[in-house]
Amino acid sequence: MLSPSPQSETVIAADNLDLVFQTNDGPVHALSDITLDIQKGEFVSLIGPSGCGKTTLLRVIADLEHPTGGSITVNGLTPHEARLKRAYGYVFQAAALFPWRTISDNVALPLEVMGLSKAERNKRVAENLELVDLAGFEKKFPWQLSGGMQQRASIARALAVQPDMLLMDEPFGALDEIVRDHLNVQLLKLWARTNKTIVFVTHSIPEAVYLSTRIVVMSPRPGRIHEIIDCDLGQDRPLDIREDPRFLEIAHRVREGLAAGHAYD
Ligand SMILES: Nc1ncnc2c1ncn2[C@@H]1O[C@H](COP(=O)(O)OP(=O)(O)OP(=O)(O)O)[C@@H](O)[C@H]1O
Repeated sequence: MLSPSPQSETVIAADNLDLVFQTNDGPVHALSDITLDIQKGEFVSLIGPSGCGKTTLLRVIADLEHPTGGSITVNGLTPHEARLKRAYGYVFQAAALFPWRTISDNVALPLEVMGLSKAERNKRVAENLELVDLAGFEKKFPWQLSGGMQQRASIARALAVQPDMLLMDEPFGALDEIVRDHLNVQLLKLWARTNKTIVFVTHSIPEAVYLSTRIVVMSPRPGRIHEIIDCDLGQDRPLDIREDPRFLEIAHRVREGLAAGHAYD
C-alpha cells in the first residue's frame, strides 16, 4: 500500500520567483517567473537540462539562496523562518558523511547540534536507520559502506530531525542503475510510511515518472517552468510499472516537454 494521498495544505508557495546571480562575468539569470504551489504529502520532481536552475530552486526553498524577485513561503513562513524551525531535511548529490564518524554518529550529528539528550538521540538514530534499512550498520564507518548505503545513511540523517519535508538534490545520480532502482523502491516505501512532502531533483525521466505525483519540467536558463505534468500512476508502483503503457505515455509527455522547452530558448 503505497502513496499517501496529498492533502490540500500548501507547504511551498512560490510566486513569480526570479533569481539573478551577480558574477565577475556579469549577471547570470538562473530563475525566471517561477510560480509553483506544492501541497502536503506530494512527491514533486524537478526535471530539466543541466544548468536550468533545479538546484537553485531547491536551494531557494532551503534558504541557501535568496530570490531577487517574487516571493516564496515554506509552511506559510519565510524560508529563513522555516529553516530555523527545521521544516525540512536536505539530501545532497553526494552523501557528505564525516569519514571519522560512525554511521550512527553521522546520523546523530544534527541532533547533537539541536542539543537533544543522548537517550533521544539514540532513539532517533535507531528509528531512522531502521527506516532506511541500515539497522546493524551503526558502528561502521562511511568508507565501509557502498555508495548506495552511504546515500541511505544521509537520508536517515536528514530524517532524524523529524522534518515534514525532504528536499533531495539528485540523491541517486551517481549510483549505478540497479542500486538506483532499489533505492527508488525504498524511497517510495519510505514516503508512503512517513507521509512526508518530497521535492526531488533529477535528470532521469524514468526516475521522475516512477517516483512522482507531479513532475515540473523546466526549460533552459533562465530556468522557467515549461509544464507541470500529473503523474497519476496509482498507489502501487512495482518496478515493472515502467513497462506499463500509462507510464510510457507520461514519460513521453515529459520528454516532449523537455524538447519543447529547449526549442523556445
Ligand atoms: N552561486 C552561484 N553563482 C553564480 N552562478 C550560479 C551560482 N549557482 C548556480 N549558478 C548558475 O545558475 C544556473 C543554474 O544552476 P543550477 O545548479 O541551479 O542548475 P541545475 O539545473 O541544478 O544544473 P545541473 O542539472 O547541472 O545540476 C547555472 O548557469 C549555474 O552556473
